[in-house]
Amino acid sequence: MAEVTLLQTRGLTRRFGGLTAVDRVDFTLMQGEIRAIIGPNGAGKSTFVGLLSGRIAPDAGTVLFDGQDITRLPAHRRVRLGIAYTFQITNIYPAMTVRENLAVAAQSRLAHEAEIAAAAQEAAIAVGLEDRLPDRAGALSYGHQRLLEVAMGLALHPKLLILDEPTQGLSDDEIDNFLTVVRRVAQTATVLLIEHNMDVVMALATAITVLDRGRILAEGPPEAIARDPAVQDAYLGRAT
Ligand SMILES: Nc1ncnc2c1ncn2[C@@H]1O[C@H](COP(=O)(O)OP(=O)(O)OP(=O)(O)O)[C@@H](O)[C@H]1O
Repeated sequence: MAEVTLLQTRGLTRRFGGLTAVDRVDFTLMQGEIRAIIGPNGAGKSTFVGLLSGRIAPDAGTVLFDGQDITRLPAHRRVRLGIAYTFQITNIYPAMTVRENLAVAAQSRLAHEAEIAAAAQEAAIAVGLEDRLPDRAGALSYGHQRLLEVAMGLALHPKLLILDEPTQGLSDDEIDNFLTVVRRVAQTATVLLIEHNMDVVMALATAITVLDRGRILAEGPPEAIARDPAVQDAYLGRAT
């Protein structure tokens, strides 16, 4: 299959006062990848994906998605183009059922009730929450709420699913299940994930980008990144 570029940034920059959180980043993501972004605390990972999703505006540079310049598009327009960003559990409506939460997400792209219900069901099945569809989202365990968040992203039928620290706070069993879910998701969407758990990164990622002080320090296949002395020094060696 020919390699297709899904997303590309050129010179992407974001400053906060005197601090350059993302510093002239040139980044390319191919369709079908599971790309992990790693780096020490404060490296600029969240700011970088915020720039991709439109949650944060850049000071300089461009973002191309699917061949289109989206640099100035607001977040909701990017969602419609196929960028789903699940970054915090507060996206979930705790008083609503799992089914209703998923329907809210599906409604942004579908109009007919039957289609919305089918999309909600399909997204629940993809993360293994189909038995919980009638339950209140707020009654789910923390791990299940994180899966619901992923399912809400999937209900948007994204081309790109961005996951910001998805395994944070999950138990080992939940992480195992999460790996299965992401592999399944990756059959239909490109996945970009910020992840601190190196076991998860090594198990999932087809390629890794290492950010340090707002710049790309290294990029490549997991084995090469794990062996890279500069990466070990900047990140792995300092990891707790
Ligand atoms: N809204 C903001 N206002 C001021 N400074 C910010 C803001 N957001 C991020 N920063 C700063 O920008 C730098 C990059 O932060 P960012 O959250 O992107 O890093 P990160 O790699 O995601 O870190 P972590 O792994 O700790 O989540 C940090 O020094 C942070 O303090």
